[in-house]
Amino acid sequence: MTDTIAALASGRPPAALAIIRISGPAAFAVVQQLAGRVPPPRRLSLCRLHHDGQLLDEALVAVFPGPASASGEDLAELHLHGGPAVVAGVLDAVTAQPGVRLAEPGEYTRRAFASGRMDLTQVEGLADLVSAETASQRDQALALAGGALGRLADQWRDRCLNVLAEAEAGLDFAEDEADVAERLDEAARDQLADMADELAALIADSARAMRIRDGLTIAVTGPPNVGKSSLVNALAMRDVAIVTAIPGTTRDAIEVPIDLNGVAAVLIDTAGLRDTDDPVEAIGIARARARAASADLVISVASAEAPQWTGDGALRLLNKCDLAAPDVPPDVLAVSATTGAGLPALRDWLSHWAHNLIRPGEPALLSHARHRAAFADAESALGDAAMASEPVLRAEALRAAAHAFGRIAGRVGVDDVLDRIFSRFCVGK
Ligand SMILES: Nc1nc2c(ncn2[C@@H]2O[C@H](COP(=O)(O)OP(=O)(O)OP(=O)(O)O)[C@@H](O)[C@H]2O)c(=O)[nH]1
Ligand SMILES: [K+]
Ligand SMILES: [Mg+2]
Repeated sequence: MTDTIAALASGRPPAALAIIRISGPAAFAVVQQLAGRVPPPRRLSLCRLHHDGQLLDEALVAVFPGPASASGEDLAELHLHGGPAVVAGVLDAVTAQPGVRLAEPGEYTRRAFASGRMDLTQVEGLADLVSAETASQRDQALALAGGALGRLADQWRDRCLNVLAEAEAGLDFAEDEADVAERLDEAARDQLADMADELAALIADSARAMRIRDGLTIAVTGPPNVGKSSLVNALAMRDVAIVTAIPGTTRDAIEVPIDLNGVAAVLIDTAGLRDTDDPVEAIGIARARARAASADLVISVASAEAPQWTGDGALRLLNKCDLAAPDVPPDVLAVSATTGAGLPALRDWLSHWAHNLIRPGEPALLSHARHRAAFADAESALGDAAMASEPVLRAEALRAAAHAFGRIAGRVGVDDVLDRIFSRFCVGK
């Protein structure tokens, strides 16, 4: 018999409320034992929870009979007062019941997947939703958790299987019907080429989807002491990077997440670029150059006291404008990390740039490397199918394409990725 699992599903106590979830065949027996009754399904009922003759809490209890529950099994939720002693006492009482143990991270979701309540893309969407920090990450995660990609992959799988059915019918044509077979063959070839084109466009858009999830990278570069770290702190509104009057203060590349009007980005503070004999600083400078080379945006900073820019960042800033007022070239933003002058304009610039690149209103579905890989495999299989000289080879390539789409929803060939996907969840999810 399957274990019944229990865990704290809400945040760390103390809190106003704490929710313990219990899932599995013994879930309702546990409620009966602690509350003295099993309340009516799918609504909150006030219950006094006892264990060993001791009152543990007055709680709101809901039971959800399987299979129509979040985990697909009998599921109970205990909404407790969120004090550490209450939570510990109730968890101890729950796990003291026969057949009940503490849940592993992601185990509820794993059971929901195993029972067919969710496909694998919905599991990924749920994990993304729990870790979403910006509005665009949340929107994308909600679309994924709602099954949008799973449905798309299923439609594609059906299209492949339809062409496959036609291709297999073509295998049966007799010699004297060669011209019919020939015409069918040509139609299939065109159809497959169109499908491969459509897929290529979807795959090309996956870079955007992944950037929404991972955040855009913005490297802040320039000579020592121009105020790069000061600017990063000012933009992040947190004192993250060390600022001193000593040139060469920043060594390691420091990453600071920021929210650009709903789009996630990572600011990367870097070591000031100059010739140096200091081996540690030299490593920092090499890292700075590498981060700038791979960033989505490079901001080149100069000081108003000596307006010279190193490198060719897409955005040039003139910092320390409180100290001097030189001529500012038209494509340069004048700012002061100290007084905050020009920072609203800088934030606007960055938000516009991010929104143009990401287009957060347009759904982008292939947000995981796994999705992209499966679609790319399908695309190449469809290409093979279009080029196939023999109907048998075409059928084989079409089967490979359908299989690749089946991997997306987790219907086939995903055993190796399951542990990795579920390990992203916390206990209680
Ligand atoms: N007056 C004025 N001083 C600034 C401004 N921005 C930074 N500073 C000062 O300039 C000095 C260097 O600032 P940092 O932020 O450490 O400069 P950095 O470019 O990160 O320097 P490195 O990491 O050494 O390359 C510090 O003393 C800051 O207080 C500004 O806008 N106005
Ligand atoms: K400095
Ligand atoms: Mg610095």
